[in-house]
Amino acid sequence: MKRIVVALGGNALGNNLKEQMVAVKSTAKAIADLIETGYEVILTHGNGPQAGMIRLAMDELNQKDPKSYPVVPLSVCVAMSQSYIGYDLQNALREELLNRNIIKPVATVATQVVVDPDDPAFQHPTKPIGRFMSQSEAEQMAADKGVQVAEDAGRGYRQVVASPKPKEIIEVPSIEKLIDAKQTVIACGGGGIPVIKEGQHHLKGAAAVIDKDYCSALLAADIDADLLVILTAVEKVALNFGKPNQTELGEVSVAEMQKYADAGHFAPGSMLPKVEAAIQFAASKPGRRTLITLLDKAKDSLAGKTGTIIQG
Ligand SMILES: Nc1ncnc2c1ncn2[C@@H]1O[C@H](COP(=O)(O)OP(=O)(O)O)[C@@H](O)[C@H]1O
Ligand SMILES: NC(=O)OP(=O)(O)O
Repeated sequence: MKRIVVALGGNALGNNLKEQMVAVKSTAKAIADLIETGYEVILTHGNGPQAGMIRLAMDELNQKDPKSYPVVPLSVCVAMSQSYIGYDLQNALREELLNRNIIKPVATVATQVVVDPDDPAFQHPTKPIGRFMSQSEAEQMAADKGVQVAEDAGRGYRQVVASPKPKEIIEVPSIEKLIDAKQTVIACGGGGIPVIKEGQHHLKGAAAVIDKDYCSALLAADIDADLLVILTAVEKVALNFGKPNQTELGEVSVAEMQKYADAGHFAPGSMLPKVEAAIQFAASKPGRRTLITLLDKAKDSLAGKTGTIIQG
């Protein structure tokens, strides 16, 4: 049975509670199709909009009544987002599998991911979280709340936070046990809860949001997956994206993809981290491949009909 790590992008979850409840239903159908086809699926997902929403809500409570509502660290907001998204996703997938008479428990693992306290990313926040804003709204937010904001890949302005690279996934042994027990696992949500190692055994939350594609590549290597599947809002990765000479990519070698990345074909903050994660996994061991495609095209892409495949 082929083991695949499937990383779900923003369009699989929506931007708020209402959208999420609708989106997870079609996401569950697409994932159930893969399980029904015979793949061993491990799910990961993003959390940018959700972590930003939780952070904002917690900050507003704290500003109104700091004694009753002390500041909630960003690591805790990420932990909350893992559970909030995992709850909806595992519920929808459980129902979809039962509707197809597939008896397969679904479990969400609160996953901690070690980051380096000296990662330069702590000094240069780049990870967009929360909702999109106009430039003036974003500048107002920055002034009111003392946060940093930035333009997000031509789509508007958002709050930005530090996004250090994932170094180690603490819960890998638990994830492996659940996979061995034939459960469908949702793990590394939002790139994992960022933690820093202190002393012998202590893990301290870090103020960051890890990129879920980098973390998914690390998880896929750790659990020896055959394939990393990055599901996003485009069917294929493109060269000259958005330009009249746009060219979509099918099967590409790691070396070729690196060349395109170096030439600046992939936007930082959107497609570049996916391509870097794709290369990292595909280059980590002979035979490993990464697929980047649309959620709705996952099954067809796995059958070789579409999508962008990166291989060593
Ligand atoms: N070269 C490229 N090829 C395809 N898509 C690109 C490219 N560069 C930027 N993009 C944009 O990246 C988006 C995917 O990134 P994003 O929305 O941040 O991911 P996620 O699905 O994880 O939420 C695509 O919808 C597309 O608009
Ligand atoms: N943590 C993370 O990468 O979230 P998004 O995919 O929503 O940006």
